[in-house]
Amino acid sequence: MTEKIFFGTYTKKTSQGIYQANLNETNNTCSKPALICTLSNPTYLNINRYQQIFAVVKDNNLGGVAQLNLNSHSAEITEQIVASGAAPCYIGIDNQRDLVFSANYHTGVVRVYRSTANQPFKLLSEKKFSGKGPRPEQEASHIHYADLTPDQRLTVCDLGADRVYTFEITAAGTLTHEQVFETEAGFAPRHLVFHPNGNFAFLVGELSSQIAVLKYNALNGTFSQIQQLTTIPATWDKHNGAAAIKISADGKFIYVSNRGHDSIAVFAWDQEKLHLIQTISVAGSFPRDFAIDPTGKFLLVANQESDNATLFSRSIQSGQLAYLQKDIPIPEGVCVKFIQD
Ligand SMILES: O=C1O[C@H](COP(=O)(O)O)[C@@H](O)[C@H](O)[C@H]1O
Repeated sequence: MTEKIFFGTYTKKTSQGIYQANLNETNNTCSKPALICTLSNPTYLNINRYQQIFAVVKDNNLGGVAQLNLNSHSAEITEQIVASGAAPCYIGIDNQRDLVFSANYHTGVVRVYRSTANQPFKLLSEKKFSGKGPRPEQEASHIHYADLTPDQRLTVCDLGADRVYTFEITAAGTLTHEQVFETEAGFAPRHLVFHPNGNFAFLVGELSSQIAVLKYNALNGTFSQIQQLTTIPATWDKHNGAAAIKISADGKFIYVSNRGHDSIAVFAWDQEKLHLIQTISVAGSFPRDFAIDPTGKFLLVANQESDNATLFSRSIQSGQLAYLQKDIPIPEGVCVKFIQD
């Protein structure tokens, strides 16, 4: 059995766009990634139920979202919706309503698009956020994430304003019924994952290198915090920016990447409390993104500054990671997505 892996990258140095590799589940290896689409700065990717890829695109003074069709060995841009200004940094997918969401760190804007199998990719609505926080990097609203809650609301992380929003989404794609959760000042919420039971969410703070455990109330879309803990050792006194957070399909283990400490921190969730069980080096530098594969037996991390990806085996029982392959060549890798072949 093989799985397809897609890598999103910056194209500031040698990378040319989106790369694809295959994971062989039998011999535990990842093939050398190959360029499948030339695109400027596809720093985040997501894939919908029609196997359309949506990629961030930034070209000179234009930024937006490109829609691509996936062929056997390539991906072709079918449409793109761009505007003048900075590009977004995250793309969320709503497969039930055929919606796509983009989160823009630089402009503080969330956009809602519709994409179906046979109608043109279309912008439905946009919302601009405002606010700030106590750290120098929090001088304005910096939206880093916009994606669904398990009950089909939209969650938005504002790293600049220390806020996590939830909204209901109308049939026309507008955001209503705003609820706001405020983190500790300077926490800088970047991304979050929900527990499969829908009652808890785990929120990572980039500038604080912290995880907050939140209880989610699906009756009204509100969060309340029950725990907060660090993603790096207390002895680490150099810079760190926490980046991606992922949860195992069984909801028992949470993984966070640390850019600076260059590690993955592994936490176990015991239904009430989160606790650290492992910290393992990524064998590279600046792990902005990683993914757990569909079988749950592998974790693959892209190291942006060392131009490599590292493949780990993941124990389904203990959640622990072990090295399989350290030198998978991927230039400026910042996004990792799997699909079953
Ligand atoms: O994680 C981060 O993301 C933001 C947004 O990414 P960008 O590619 O849109 O600039 C980035 O600016 C920030 O430095 C980084 O830590």
